[in-house]
Amino acid sequence: MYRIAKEFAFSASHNLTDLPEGHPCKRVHGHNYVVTLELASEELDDTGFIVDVKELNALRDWIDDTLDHRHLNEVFDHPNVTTEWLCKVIFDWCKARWCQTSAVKIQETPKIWAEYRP
Ligand SMILES: Nc1nc2c(c(=O)[nH]1)N=C([C@H](O)[C@H](O)COP(=O)(O)OP(=O)(O)OP(=O)(O)O)CN2
Ligand SMILES: [Zn+2]
Repeated sequence: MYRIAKEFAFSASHNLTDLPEGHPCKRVHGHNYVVTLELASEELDDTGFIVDVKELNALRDWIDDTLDHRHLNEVFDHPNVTTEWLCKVIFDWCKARWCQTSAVKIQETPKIWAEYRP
C-alpha cells in the first residue's frame, strides 16, 4: 500500500455548547488547527503518484475560504464542533474529490489530536 499525506493549517474559534457550566471549552476560544490529509492506494498513476499533491491544494483553498478566521459553530450551524466531528466533515469533503482519501487527522492543540479513519 502506498500512502501520502499533506498538512494544512487554519485558525478559528469555537465553543462546545453542550459542555457543563464552568467547563472552559464551553466559552468561545480559538485554536491554530493543523489538518493532515492522508491518501492511500495499491496503485500509482503513470507519473508514479497516488495523486499529485498539488491537486490537494483544493483543500487548502476550501479551508482558507470556509474555515480560516471564522467561528466554526456558525460555519456549520452546529453546537459542538469537536475535533473528531471536524475530522469526519473534512474526510467526507476530501473523499468526494479523491477516492484514495484514507484518513484525516486534526491537531487542535500541541497536546491533542483526533483522527477519522474508516
Ligand atoms: N474528545 C475531545 N475532547 C475535547 C475536545 C475535542 O475536540 N475532543 N475539545 C476540547 C476543547 O476544544 C479544548 O479547547 C481543548 O483544549 P484544552 O482545554 O486547552 O486542552 P489541553 O489538554 O490542551 O489543556 P490542559 O490544560 O492540559 O487540560 C475539550 N475536550
Ligand atoms: Zn477548543
